[in-house]
Amino acid sequence: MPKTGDPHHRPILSPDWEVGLAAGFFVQILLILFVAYVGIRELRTAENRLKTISEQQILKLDLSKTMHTAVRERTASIVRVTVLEDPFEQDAEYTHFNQMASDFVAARSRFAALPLTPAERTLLDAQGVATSKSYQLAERTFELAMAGDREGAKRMLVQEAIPAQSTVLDILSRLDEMTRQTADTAIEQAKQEHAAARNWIFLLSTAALLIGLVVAGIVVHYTRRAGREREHLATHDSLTQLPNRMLLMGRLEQAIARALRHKFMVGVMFIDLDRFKLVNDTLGHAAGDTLIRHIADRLRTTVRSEDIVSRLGGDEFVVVVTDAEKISQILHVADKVMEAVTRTYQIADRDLYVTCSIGISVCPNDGTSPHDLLQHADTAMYHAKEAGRNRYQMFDTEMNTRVAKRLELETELRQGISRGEFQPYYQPQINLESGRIHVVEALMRWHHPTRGTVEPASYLDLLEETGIIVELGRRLLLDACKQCAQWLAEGHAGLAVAINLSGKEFWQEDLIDFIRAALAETRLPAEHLHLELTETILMQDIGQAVDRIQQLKQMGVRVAVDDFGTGYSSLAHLKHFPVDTLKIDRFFIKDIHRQPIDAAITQAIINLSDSLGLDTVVEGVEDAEQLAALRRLGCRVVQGYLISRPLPGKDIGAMLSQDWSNTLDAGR
Ligand SMILES: Nc1nc2c(ncn2[C@@H]2O[C@H](COP(=O)(O)O[C@H]3[C@@H](O)[C@H](n4cnc5c(=O)[nH]c(N)nc54)O[C@@H]3COP(=O)(O)O)[C@@H](O)[C@H]2O)c(=O)[nH]1
Repeated sequence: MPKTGDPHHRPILSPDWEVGLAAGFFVQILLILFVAYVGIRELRTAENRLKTISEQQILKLDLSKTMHTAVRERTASIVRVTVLEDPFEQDAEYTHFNQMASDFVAARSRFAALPLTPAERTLLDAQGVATSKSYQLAERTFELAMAGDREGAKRMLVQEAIPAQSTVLDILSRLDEMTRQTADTAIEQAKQEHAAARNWIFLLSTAALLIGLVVAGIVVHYTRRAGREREHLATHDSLTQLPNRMLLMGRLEQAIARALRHKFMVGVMFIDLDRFKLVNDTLGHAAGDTLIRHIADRLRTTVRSEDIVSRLGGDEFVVVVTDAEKISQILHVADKVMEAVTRTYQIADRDLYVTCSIGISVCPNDGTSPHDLLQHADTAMYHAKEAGRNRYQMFDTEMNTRVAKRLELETELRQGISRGEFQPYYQPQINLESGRIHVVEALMRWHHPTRGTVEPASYLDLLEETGIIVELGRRLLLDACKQCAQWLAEGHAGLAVAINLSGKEFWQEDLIDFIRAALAETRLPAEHLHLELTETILMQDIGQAVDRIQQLKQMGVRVAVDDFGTGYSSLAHLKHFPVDTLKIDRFFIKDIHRQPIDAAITQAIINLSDSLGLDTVVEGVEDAEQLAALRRLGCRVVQGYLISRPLPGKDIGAMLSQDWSNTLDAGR
């Protein structure tokens, strides 16, 4: 399985944007507070100003009215005094005149203390001058009248005092007018300031609103984007960005519905890479990930845009051919997919070549639900693998029966292990020179409740594929080691037990630790344990295999190459493997006495083994003729039905002290 870490993942908002958004909110809040503060302050100022202006205007007009009245009253007094004869009445008039003068002065002083424009102040000064002059003339008129010179007083009145009073009144009227104008101007100005304040408030509020809208817009944008990204993550494979199983099922359902409506076909291809694990194990997970991405790209560009390409995980892809009119069209796409996937890849500076196995199911022939079609395509893919990989296979209903049988067998195997139905049997190897059994090979047997004793050929592959072999193999290894230790304790010195290890078992990370612990637990000295490995296992990763074998050998365990001659190892590799024994496959022994070529090959292997300093064991010896032929070739150790079939430990015990020389010689 490739690592499916997400190198494409990026945060929805960059830190810069987050800071920007926070600043946006902050500025907006500041603006709102500022607008509220400035608005309230400006409006209050404008109101106060208006109030002050109107109060001052009222006061000014009031004072002006007082001054008007005083001037008129004084004018009336000087008019009246010119006709009064009674000195008391004249005194009273004079007193009234002076009273009015005091009123006038008091009003004028208050007026002068008010804030005045330069023009008002100039006019007020002019009025002061005119008043003082009119006052003197009025005084003079009073003096003449009170001295009894009424004619002189009347002349003074008419010619000078009244005109002087009129001048004062005229100036006062102009001052009134000016006061009104000044007040109007001030009010106008205050109104303009009020309007300006309003405009500012409007402007800042609009700015705050706009910033608010922008910030809200950004938040909405990113919230939507986050939603879309979450949805994408939930429905797509993070390594390839292809639709994942969930999205595939939805789209496949739509494709099926369309096909059923328009009488089309849908082809579902389940694609699994062959030996992808090797790529990961040898080139590393990064290279495995790169390969998966390349394959995804090739699949995408190989099919039409309306077809569906999905990755289910690991090295499994699904291609759905939609709206197909005939099966040949689907098969044509399958050819194209095979061609695309198997083209050479350039990864980690290497040319990489991978093949794939494809299972194909077709709607409506093989089902009309996404689940059925996918499952059937998976089943067909499994059969493509079984048929030798690097091919495609159409689904047929027979396959389901086979799959069901496999499932049933798998369940039975698991039950069998938990019920203790598995047991090691032992088959002896005889040393022809000593006539003694020096090794017994442990072979598993399943005591099935209804089928009797079952040999491993019928279920070994399933044990290996499902990984059940690891647990079962370890139990049997412990049993076999215990049994051998017991035989050693009973006096069968030098006896060893040979145990087969499958690929799954050999490549377990903790193999060395387990073997060490098993030997310690069963108290079997390491040199009494032989492990048999096939050439195929060793060739899977020569470097690692050598490393592992060396560790086993350092412990004292001996290692044999099983089924030698049938695997695909080259003899050149043999020198690298630090093994102790070559076990010649029974394929060469079957006709050894009839086929000179088999004898020649066996002879060559024995010679090679001798020259490398290795032991040789020949398996599958069934009759005396074979044994005789082997003796002639210089073979020293044999195993086969001629000596004994695999038997339970209790039956083997009796055979261990036997000298087999005579028995075997009898058949010479
Ligand atoms: N990983 C494990 N593999 C195991 C274990 N037990 C067995 N096996 C492997 O299963 C294969 C089939 O084994 P089996 O059916 O037990 O057959 C063995 C012998 O019965 C058979 N044999 C022995 N002598 C003869 C003979 O004269 N003629 C003949 N036709 N068959 C014979 O050969 C099998 C032993 O082969 P090998 O291992 O190559 O020595 C087989 O591949 C086993 O390895 C297990 O516990 N773990």
